[in-house]
Amino acid sequence: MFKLDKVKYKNILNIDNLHIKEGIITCLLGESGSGKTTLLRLLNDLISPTEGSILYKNKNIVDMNPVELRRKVLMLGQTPITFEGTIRENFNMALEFSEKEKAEDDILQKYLDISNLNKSLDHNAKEMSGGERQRLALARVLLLDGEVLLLDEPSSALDEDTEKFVIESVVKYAKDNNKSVIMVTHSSLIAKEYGDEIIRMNKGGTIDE
Ligand SMILES: Nc1ncnc2c1ncn2[C@@H]1O[C@H](COP(=O)(O)OP(=O)(O)OP(=O)(O)O)[C@@H](O)[C@H]1O
Repeated sequence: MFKLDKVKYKNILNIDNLHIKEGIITCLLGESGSGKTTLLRLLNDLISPTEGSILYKNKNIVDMNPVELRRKVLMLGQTPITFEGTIRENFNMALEFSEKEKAEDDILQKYLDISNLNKSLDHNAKEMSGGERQRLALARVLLLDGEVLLLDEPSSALDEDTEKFVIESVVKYAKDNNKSVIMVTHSSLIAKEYGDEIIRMNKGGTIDE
């Protein structure tokens, strides 16, 4: 799905060769500053390699329309963004930005359940804890129904039990719906348990193969 060939990004990343496969869960592990977020940003075309090429489904992403790529390859950043309004409005705003139809409440509820967010759709999204906002942002990105989910520490604000539940549920959703997931995690336990493949990043932005 993603093929990286001799990719460098400034002095931050230096990846000779990397193939990230379709339909599986790939976990990115590595110490702080090793370039995990930078790699996700490259895959989402938020930044471009200084050298080398990145192919998505055999197309060089520099030749793709970035908006079109980002409809297929969705990124959930480390800091969740919450819009003004209710949870329902947060969902519908995200759909609107993606030029998609509004969704019925039962569909929205399904995504709240997947991310284990036990709040009414009428709840004010600004009146939520950090962990709740993180789960809303996750549910919102799942609702957009991309092909690939780039998740940057999606459970960093959650306690251990909630983290396990949420990751397990997202993994099940991804497998049932044939989505590819590339997930940064600080937890080697999570990576071992849920990652079909694990990429370990080193200081200096190289990877172990
Ligand atoms: N916009 C930027 N401009 C210059 N350097 C940056 C920028 N963003 C990150 N860096 C540097 O690039 C390196 C990799 O950062 P990155 O955020 O990709 O690491 P990470 O592995 O995701 O870290 P963490 O686990 O702490 O989130 C770090 O040394 C960081 O200081």
